[in-house]
Amino acid sequence: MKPISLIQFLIEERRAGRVNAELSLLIEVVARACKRIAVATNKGAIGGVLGEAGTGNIQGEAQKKLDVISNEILLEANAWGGQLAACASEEMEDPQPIPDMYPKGNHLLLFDPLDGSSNIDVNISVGTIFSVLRCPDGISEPKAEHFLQKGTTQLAAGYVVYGPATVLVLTFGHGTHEFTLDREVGSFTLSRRDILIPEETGEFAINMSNQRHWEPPMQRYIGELLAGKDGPRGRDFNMRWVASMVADVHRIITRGGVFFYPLDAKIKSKGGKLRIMYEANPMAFIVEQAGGAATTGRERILDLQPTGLHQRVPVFLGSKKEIEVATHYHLVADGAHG
Ligand SMILES: O=P(O)(O)OC[C@H]1O[C@](O)(COP(=O)(O)O)[C@@H](O)[C@@H]1O
Ligand SMILES: [Mg+2]
Ligand SMILES: [Mg+2]
Repeated sequence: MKPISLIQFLIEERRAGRVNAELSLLIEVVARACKRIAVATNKGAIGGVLGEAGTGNIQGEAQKKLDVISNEILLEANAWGGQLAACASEEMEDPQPIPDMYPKGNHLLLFDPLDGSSNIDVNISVGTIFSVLRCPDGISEPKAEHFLQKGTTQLAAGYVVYGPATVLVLTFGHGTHEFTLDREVGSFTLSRRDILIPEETGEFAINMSNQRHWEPPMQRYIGELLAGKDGPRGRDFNMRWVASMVADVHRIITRGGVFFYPLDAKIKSKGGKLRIMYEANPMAFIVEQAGGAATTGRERILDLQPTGLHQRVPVFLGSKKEIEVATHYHLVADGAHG
């Protein structure tokens, strides 16, 4: 069968009435920017892109050179296209409006320009995560409050993994689809349509070094997985942890599994580790559209009302049945379930 490019796929989606012209163009612009980020990450140690930028972001995290480069690539690509009213990023305290000299569109774009950036210097997969919202009517200069929409209102979400292959995973709310970058042709090509995450799994991803800080229901759940076939779950479980959320989620999108970044005593005052607007919400949308589940351990992520652009939440996502078990244990511990 003839390969289907991202552009052909977007045309099909437009014909089917699932996206409008502005949104499909926006996705094409984001995908093109991510190709530039892939080129930058590929330069590695001889390209002068590794190491610290010597600056910090709003969240007090040291920025890598590639965090800054990726942020600039996405901002520049999206500034003049006419699809956006404003952008917001992990790397910027406030949203960036589209400059007055450029045409404005009806969309808001949020991104984590480089996810897993602590892995970049050791040549492990990193990625970009993005989410698209509608700009509220009548707002010409969107502020942070205009981005604070529930995950259920997302018009599109996606991520790109810069790994052995560069892969884009995308949803408009009608299934989750994967595109692989054909470097010779220079375009993303449809590699999997309507991805389905198996409901059951024997593989989990979590940073085990935080175990002693977790809440009791998380201790119970992981403890039972570790007990294997002699424990209450009656089977052995395997563990994988890349520490790049994009790569961990991509494994789950490919062969099933579950990913947890739960609350723990060290991060409790912050509300969690991962950020709702540009990490948890887009990943939850992608995973749900692939038949998986995504909760905070207590509530569906997509139903949360965000209160801050850089707000953090606990994240449980992946194969539905396992996410239900882990969430159930938390609700039982809270006394919400019998
Ligand atoms: O190593 P830790 O502290 O457990 O954190 C790992 C998590 O942090 C992240 O790297 C956060 O993303 P950024 O690199 O965009 O800040 C996730 O990708 C990953 O799951
Ligand atoms: Mg991240
Ligand atoms: Mg990041």
